[in-house]
Amino acid sequence: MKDLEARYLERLSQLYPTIAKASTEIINLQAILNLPKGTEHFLTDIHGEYEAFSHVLKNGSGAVRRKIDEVFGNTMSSKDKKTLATLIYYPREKMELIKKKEENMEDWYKITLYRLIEICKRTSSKYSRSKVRKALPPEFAYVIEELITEKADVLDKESYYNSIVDTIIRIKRSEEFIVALSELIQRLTVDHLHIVGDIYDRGPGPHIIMDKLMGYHSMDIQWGNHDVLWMGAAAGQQGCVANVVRICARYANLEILEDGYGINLLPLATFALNTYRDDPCSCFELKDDPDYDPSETMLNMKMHKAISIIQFKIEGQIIKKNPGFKLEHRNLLHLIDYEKGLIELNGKTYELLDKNFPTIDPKRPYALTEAEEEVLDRLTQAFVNCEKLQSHMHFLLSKGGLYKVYNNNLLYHGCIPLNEDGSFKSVKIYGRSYKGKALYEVLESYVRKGFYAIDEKERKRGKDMMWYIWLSENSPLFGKDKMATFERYFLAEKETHKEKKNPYYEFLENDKVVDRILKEFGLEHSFSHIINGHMPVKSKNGENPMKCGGKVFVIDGGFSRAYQKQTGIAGYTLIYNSYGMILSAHEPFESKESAIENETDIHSDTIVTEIVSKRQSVLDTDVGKELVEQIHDLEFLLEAYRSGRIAERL
Ligand SMILES: O=P(O)(O)OC[C@H]1O[C@](O)(COP(=O)(O)O)[C@@H](O)[C@@H]1O
Ligand SMILES: [Mn+2]
Repeated sequence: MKDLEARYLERLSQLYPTIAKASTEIINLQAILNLPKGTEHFLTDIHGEYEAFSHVLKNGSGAVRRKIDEVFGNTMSSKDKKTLATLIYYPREKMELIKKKEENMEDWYKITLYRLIEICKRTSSKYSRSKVRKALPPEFAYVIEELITEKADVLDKESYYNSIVDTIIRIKRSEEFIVALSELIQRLTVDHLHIVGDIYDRGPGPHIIMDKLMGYHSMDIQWGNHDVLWMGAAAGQQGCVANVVRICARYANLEILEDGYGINLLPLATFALNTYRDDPCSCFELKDDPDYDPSETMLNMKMHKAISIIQFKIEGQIIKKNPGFKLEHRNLLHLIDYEKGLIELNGKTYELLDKNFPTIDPKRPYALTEAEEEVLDRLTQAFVNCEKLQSHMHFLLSKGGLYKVYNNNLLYHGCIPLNEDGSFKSVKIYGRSYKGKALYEVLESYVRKGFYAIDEKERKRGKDMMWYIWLSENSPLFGKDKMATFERYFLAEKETHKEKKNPYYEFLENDKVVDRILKEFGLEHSFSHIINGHMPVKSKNGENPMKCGGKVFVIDGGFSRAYQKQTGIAGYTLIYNSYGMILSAHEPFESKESAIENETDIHSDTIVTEIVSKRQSVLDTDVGKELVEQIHDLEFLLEAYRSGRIAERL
C-alpha cells in the first residue's frame, strides 16, 4: 500500500495534472492573498423584525452609503446620493416611484446605469475575477463583466461602454439591468454575514428572516437562547413547544405558527375558550398593540393563559425527571395556596394577581388534565411534522453552532458562565463537569444529538438539553439566575421579577478575565475581540457597547421593538472590513414604505472605528491561512513533478 503522502500527491495530481496547471493555480492563489480582506457584517437579536433586518442587510449597516461616498465624493449632491442608495436597496419599488415623476426616463436610465456601474467597479475591485463571476446574475453576467473590467486594449473606451448602455436602453432591458446591478452591489458590499443569535421570538417574521438567510451567499449563525428554544420545539421537546407557543401568544404573533408554519392552533383555541370562558385572563395581556378586534384579543389572551399553565406544569415534570438540572427551585405550583390565592416564596407570602386555576389539582399541581395533554400532544406533533420548520432548523444546525472563532474574533450569543471571582464556572451536564470551551462543546453536541442520535436515550437527553439551554442559570446562552416567567405573570412585586445576571457581565471591563476567555478559545492575537449579543445595551443610560478598551463588543441589535423603550435606540451592528471595525448605532426603522418614499435610511451613527495599522488582506484571514496551506501543497506537487517522483497526466 502506498504511504499517505504518495496517495495525497496522486489525488492532487488528478486535480492539477500538469506542471502548467499546478503553477497557474499557485499564481492565482497568491494573487488572492494580496487582495483586501472581505467585509464581515455582524447582526444580533433580530427577534423576528424582518423589515428592519432586511433593510440593514440591504444597506450593509451603512457600507453601501460609504461606497457611494467613496466613488462620487463631492461630485454628487447628498440628496442624489440618498436617492441612489434607496434605489440600490429597493430597486424595483424605487423605480416605480421615480417613473411617476421623472420626465425623461431615457436620460435617467443612462445616468443611473452609469452610476451603478461605477459603484459596481469599486465594490468588485476587492475580489478575484472568479469570485465576482460567481456572484453575477447569469442573464447579465457577460455584459456586466464587460462593463466592470478595465479594457486596456479597447481604444475608445467611452464609446465602447456607451454603445453597450445604449443597446440595453434601446432593447428595453434597462430596468432589469438596474435591478441586477443593485443586487450585485448589495451582494458584493458584504462578503460574509454573522448572525450572533436570537432570530426568533417577539417580532412577527422570523420565518421570513430564515427564508432570506437561506438564500444568503455566505454566513454563519451563533444560536441564541430563543433559537435553541425553537430547535427544541421542532425536535418535539414539550417544554420548548409550550414556551414557543406562549411567546407567540404573548406578542400577538400566533400567525407565525398558523400562517408561517401551518401549525394548527384550533385545538388550543377550543380548549382555551372552553376552559377560561368567563375568565378575563387579565394577567395575560398581549405585549404588542395588534390591530385585533376585541373578540380576537380575548381569544388570544385565553390561549395565552392556557398555554402558560400547560408550560408551568410540563416544566415541573421535566425538572422532576432531571434532578441533575438543579432547577427544583423553579417549580412553584406546589407552593400556591389555591383557596386563598397566595404563594410563599423565600419565606414571604405574596398575593396572586390571578386566582383562577380551573385545571390545577392542588394535590397534583403538575399533572396535565386529559384535555391539556391532548392539546400539547397535538401541538408537538404539528411542530415535529412541519416540513418548513424542520428545514429552517436544519439550516440552523448546518450553518450554526453555539460559538464561532472567525478571523481572530470569538463570537457567541450570551456569555461564558463565570464564578464570582471571574474564574470559569464548572457545570455538571448529565453527571460530568465542564467549563469554558468544553462546556460550549458538550452543550452543542447535545443539541445535535437531539436531532440525530440513533440511541433513543441520548436523543431524549439532547432534546431536554435544548430546554435547559433556554433557561438554566448555567447556560451560556441565558446567563441569568432564573427565568422569572411565573412571577412576571402573577405577582405585582417587582423585586420577584428580577433576573440576576451571571458575574460574566461585570467582568467585561476586566482585561485579565477577557484575555483568559479569548485564550481559552485559542485567541492570543492583539487584534482579537469577543463579540456577543443577548443583553440590550441601554445607550440612553450612557451604557457603552464597547467594553474593555475595545476588546469586547456587546452588540444586542435592539431590533426588537418591545425593547427599544429600554435601550433608547434600535441597537448596534458591527462591520469588520480591511481597515478595521466600525460600530454603528441605529435609530428605529420606521417602515419599508417610508424608507423607499422618503428615503429615510435607518439613521446610523458610526460610533467607534478601530483602524488597523496596515490595511488587512486575505493573507491575514482564516481563508488566507488555508490558501497558504494549499499553495504549500501545490508547490510540493510541483516539486514531485519536477523531481520525477510522479508523472504529469497529459
Ligand atoms: O420579552 P418577555 O416576554 O417579557 O420575556 C422576558 C424574558 O426574556 C428573556 O429576557 C430572555 O430573552 P432574551 O434572550 O432576548 O434576553 C428572559 O430573561 C426574560 O424572562
Ligand atoms: Mn438572547
